[in-house]
Amino acid sequence: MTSTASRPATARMAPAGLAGTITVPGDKSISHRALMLSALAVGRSTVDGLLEGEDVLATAAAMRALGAAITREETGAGQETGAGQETGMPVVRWVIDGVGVGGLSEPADILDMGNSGTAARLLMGLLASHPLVAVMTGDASLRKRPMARVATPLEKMGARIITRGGGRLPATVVGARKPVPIRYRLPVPSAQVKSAILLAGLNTPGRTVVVEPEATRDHTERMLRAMGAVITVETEADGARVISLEGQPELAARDLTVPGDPSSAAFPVVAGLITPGSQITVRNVCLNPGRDGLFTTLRDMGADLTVEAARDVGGEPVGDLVARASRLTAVTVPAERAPSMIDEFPVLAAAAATARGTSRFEGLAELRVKESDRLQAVADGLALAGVVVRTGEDWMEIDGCDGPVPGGATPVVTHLDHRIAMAFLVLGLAAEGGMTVDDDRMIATSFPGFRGLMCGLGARIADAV
Ligand SMILES: O=C(O)C1=C[C@@H](OP(=O)(O)O)[C@@H](O)[C@H](O)C1
Ligand SMILES: C=C(OP(=O)(O)O)C(=O)O
Repeated sequence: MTSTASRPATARMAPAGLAGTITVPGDKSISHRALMLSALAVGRSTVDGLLEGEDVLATAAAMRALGAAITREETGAGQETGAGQETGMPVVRWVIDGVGVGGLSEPADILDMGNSGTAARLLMGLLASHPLVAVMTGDASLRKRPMARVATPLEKMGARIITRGGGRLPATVVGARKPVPIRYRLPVPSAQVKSAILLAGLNTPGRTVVVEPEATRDHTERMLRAMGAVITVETEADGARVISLEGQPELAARDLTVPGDPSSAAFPVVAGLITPGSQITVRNVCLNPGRDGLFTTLRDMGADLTVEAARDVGGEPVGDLVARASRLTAVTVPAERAPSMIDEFPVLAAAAATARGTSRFEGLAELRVKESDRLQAVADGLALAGVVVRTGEDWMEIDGCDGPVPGGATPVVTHLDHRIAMAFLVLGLAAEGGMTVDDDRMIATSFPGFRGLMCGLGARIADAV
């Protein structure tokens, strides 16, 4: 799965600016859910545009180990599709024969979820309401991440989950023979925790209810509804969302197209904004309101960033993003916006480092428990780049350079974190001395083809040796 030996990479100022039209790979959140829910449907589903990153491939392998038949088909050079596949490229289609809700079987071996928090936590939800025993592990990064946030509610539903100390993986899940529905108020804003409970609720009789005080991405709810589950969302007086799922639905197989990942599009978009003379278009990007906080923030900073051809793809809002190099000004991101851009703070930090004035980001506590402690990793990387940065437990302030940052050859430590690697390579496009990262191989977890795509736009990214 993820590399152990590192491969340093360096990015340097793009002399003539970036230009071109690209598509980014399919959305990671939707891809995990497409595989998991299709595996529980009755009949054959097809998925076009699935992200073929290591994280999603870990989910595919796990669902196969649990009894679903999942195959990948290439149907020759095809026309451009809504999935962002270009004319002349092989059209890839994933085909899933579901086992029906409640039909998962006990895996014969340990489930390795690689680098993926989403895969591990959502799968724990699925396992929790099946009468089976399964052992789950992950790479060195995933084994540091907290699992009690899902284990606690899943145990209330009747599962037994034995984790390593501190609620870490590896973990053994003893699924409930007679799962019971719960009403659970999320103590942290997390779409993974919400989804784990809803997925456990699928094979649970009665009504499972999740209350989320702060809205998080709603791909699970959208997909379940589209497959025929009865799921309702009400808003309480204080703004909390109450999501109710009727258990034991029959999920209908369907043909799904996954739109491009906004969290991946974020990198070329910021690159285009901070590299003088650039204009780039990223086609077919998912613009779910639970995911678009970065784009709102960049516009607040004065970015020339527009949406063209707004449309619906597979039940998700989608559009083409056009980014033109812009002189950015500092911004304050309020805590309530954080869930809608939770994976985008590293690349926003790169943009803020080149902006005029001091930016402040609030509500960042969750950044400390991602693939790395992203708050610390970003602060350390910016300091190496010669940027003044201050941090607290859940906030960060960045003194922008009003143009290129100094940069330098000392590698930024990425801690097996794809978003840290990509964010600092992007910053290298607006760094006098370029930027170097200690490893870029884990980028394949979420954004296979990142380097080729960026170089196709005119970026200079190379091995640093
Ligand atoms: O549900 C999902 O697909 C995700 C939810 C977020 O995690 P949290 O639920 O931990 O906030 C996000 O950081 C992750 O990349 C994907
Ligand atoms: C946090 C992320 O993913 P996950 O939690 O699935 O590892 C991410 O992709 O930035």
